[in-house]
Amino acid sequence: MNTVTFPSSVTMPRNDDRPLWDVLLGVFGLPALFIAHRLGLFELVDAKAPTLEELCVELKLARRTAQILVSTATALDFMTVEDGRYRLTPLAEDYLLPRSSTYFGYYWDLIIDNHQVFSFDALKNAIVNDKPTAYGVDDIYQTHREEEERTREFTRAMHSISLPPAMAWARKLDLAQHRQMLDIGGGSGAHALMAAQAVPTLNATIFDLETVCPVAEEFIAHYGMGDRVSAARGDMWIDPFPAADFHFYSHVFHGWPPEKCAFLSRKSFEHLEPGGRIAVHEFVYNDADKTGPFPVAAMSMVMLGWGVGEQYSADEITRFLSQAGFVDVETVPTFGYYNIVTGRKP
Ligand SMILES: C[S@@+](CC[C@H](N)C(=O)[O-])C[C@H]1O[C@@H](n2cnc3c(N)ncnc32)[C@H](O)[C@@H]1O
Repeated sequence: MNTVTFPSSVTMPRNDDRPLWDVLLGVFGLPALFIAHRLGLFELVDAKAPTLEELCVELKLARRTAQILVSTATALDFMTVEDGRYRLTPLAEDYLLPRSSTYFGYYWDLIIDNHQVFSFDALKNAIVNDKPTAYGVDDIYQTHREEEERTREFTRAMHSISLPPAMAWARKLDLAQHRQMLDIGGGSGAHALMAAQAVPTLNATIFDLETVCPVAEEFIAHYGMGDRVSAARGDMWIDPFPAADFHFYSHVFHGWPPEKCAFLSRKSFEHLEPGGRIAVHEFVYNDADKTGPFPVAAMSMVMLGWGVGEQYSADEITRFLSQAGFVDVETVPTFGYYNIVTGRKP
């Protein structure tokens, strides 16, 4: 038996213990909502505004477990209850129903299907050995070069989270003087598609791996944008970029170490004509010391499992761009936790 190691004289702590509980209990919201998602709870609530009893029958759940799920969903503002009937909030209607154009659920599915990446052991291994664990490989994009099904699931998941911020920034940044966007590592093309929709004078090319482009082409056809948006196959580390006057990177820099981000910044600078613009779209830390906010630090934990990158601060991205030669570099808050760091080639 272990001996007691607590000091024998006790002192009242200076703060109550909520921050400890918050970080611990926050973890449990995730499985509750993932389970609700996989059980079809949100679609059921949308269709029938059920009572707890009806919900138990439909989902074949015990009252106790159903109550735990719906209480978590109401506590987290995804559902309300009135006169005993559960309803979705606008937040859940917009993000948690497959019929919504901004359905987030495909990203949840990616995380659920790869849940071992977020186990304590996997994350501890990733921290201690500085090595990602997703798919059990060092480079997930090598897997995407080889496995169509994983590529499709990943690209669709990225589309799921990228569409709303894409709609937002495309209306915030002044793109009137640009004619051709290059969405580098563009995936589904969510950003290229929404930018082209928002700015009628802008055409766009999605630049991505050979195996990703067919998925992007499906999305281009789906949104009826084939006359203005196309996909170009290539490797951003090796191949020249197609001609463009606006280079855009979303969720790309955070996948790579600083020297690779500096390389991409320089490569963009070399390919753009004077007056061309670069934009880097990421969750950014709010100061050079990377003290927060928490969602950005947590996103770095996510990246730990999936690659060799991390979230950067606006200062760091500004430095990548400035050192490459870009001027007038500024950081623009765009949507939710997202910012764009953008600069111009003089
Ligand atoms: C995290 S996803 C971001 C997708 C998209 N930009 C978005 O924000 O939704 C990173 C993208 O970079 C692409 N990528 C990775 N390595 C690449 C390479 N060497 N050349 C071109 N694209 C690459 C991946 O295929 C993937 O689509």
